[in-house]
Amino acid sequence: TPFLSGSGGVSSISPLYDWSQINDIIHIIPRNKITVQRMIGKGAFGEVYYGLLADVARLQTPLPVAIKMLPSLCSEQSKSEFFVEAVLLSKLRHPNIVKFLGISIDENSLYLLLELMEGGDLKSFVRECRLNGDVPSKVSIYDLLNLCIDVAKGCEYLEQNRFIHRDIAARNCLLSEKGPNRVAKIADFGMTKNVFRTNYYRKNGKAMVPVKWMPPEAFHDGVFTTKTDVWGFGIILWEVFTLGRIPYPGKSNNEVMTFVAKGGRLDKPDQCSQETYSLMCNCWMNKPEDRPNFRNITEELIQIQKNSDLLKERITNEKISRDYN
Ligand SMILES: CN1CCN(c2ccc(C(=O)Nc3n[nH]c4c3C=[N+](C(=O)[C@H](O)c3ccccc3)C4)cc2)CC1
Repeated sequence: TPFLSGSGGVSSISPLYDWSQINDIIHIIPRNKITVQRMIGKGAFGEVYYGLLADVARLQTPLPVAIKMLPSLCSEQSKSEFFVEAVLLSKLRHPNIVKFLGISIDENSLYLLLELMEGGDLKSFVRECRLNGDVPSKVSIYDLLNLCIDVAKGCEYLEQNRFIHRDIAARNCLLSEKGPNRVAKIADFGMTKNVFRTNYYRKNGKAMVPVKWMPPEAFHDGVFTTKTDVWGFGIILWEVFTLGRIPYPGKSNNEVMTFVAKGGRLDKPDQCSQETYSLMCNCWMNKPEDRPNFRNITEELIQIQKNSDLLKERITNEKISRDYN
């Protein structure tokens, strides 16, 4: 990437970057155009705020945005990761990838401005769809498949651009809204891969890794390819169709590594058809080359969705209540 080698002047932040060129790669937003309003999400990923961005292109009114704040006390390592990820994100443009708007730097904090996704993360959403009493769920199987197709399309774009996400999981996907026009998008591009999160596991002192979303070649040999993301996508299918269960219930990360390395796999969720389950299992083939690519996956899911319109019926009680209580 041109700015890394850099010929122009360099800034104090890090000699690594030639700032004279960084401007045309990512948008540097003046801090006075940003109004931070309220926190919308807080978790291991840091803090995300609802904010307004003034003077955006043709808009008369300020644009609502999500503002991800990098703690001002963070390490040099996190700062440089922040910028490298920002540059990578700025190159990605796809309807199923959370849009990157720009960064804002001032002496004591770094802001990452991203597309506002008001529906929250995918895992929390499907958990909210669980049945309480006899009220049918707010989603049908058709809706669940739609969410998975959205994520698969985003992954297909990453695959085409030879970008490996390395952390494909329902918790890292966001929804534009909770209503029927919801769109699922992939977010959180390793920005926080080194922030402690319950789903991550320090394998003999190495970085935190989300073992339950990883294939054997990744957690055993540290080999990451697009087929690593395919395995993770298979886990997302299972998470969506179990309405947000934790994979391998009751098993520790260590037990999962042994279980999966021996060929053990997740069971078929009740609400999921045999064909959807066999697609999941194909994503979990031992050899990466035996797993489908995201083009195959997207086509297969669209075919499954077309095959039967009875999927449009709401998830009703007798079928799944036993599995989700
Ligand atoms: C009743 N419900 C409660 C939950 N609620 C929310 C909860 C969280 C959010 C939220 O964080 N929205 C975001 N929009 N854009 C980005 C977001 C996060 N980003 C990030 O980059 C975060 O790192 C990230 C990435 C993936 C998943 C989570 C967080 C970029 C919105 C609504 C709606 C109403």
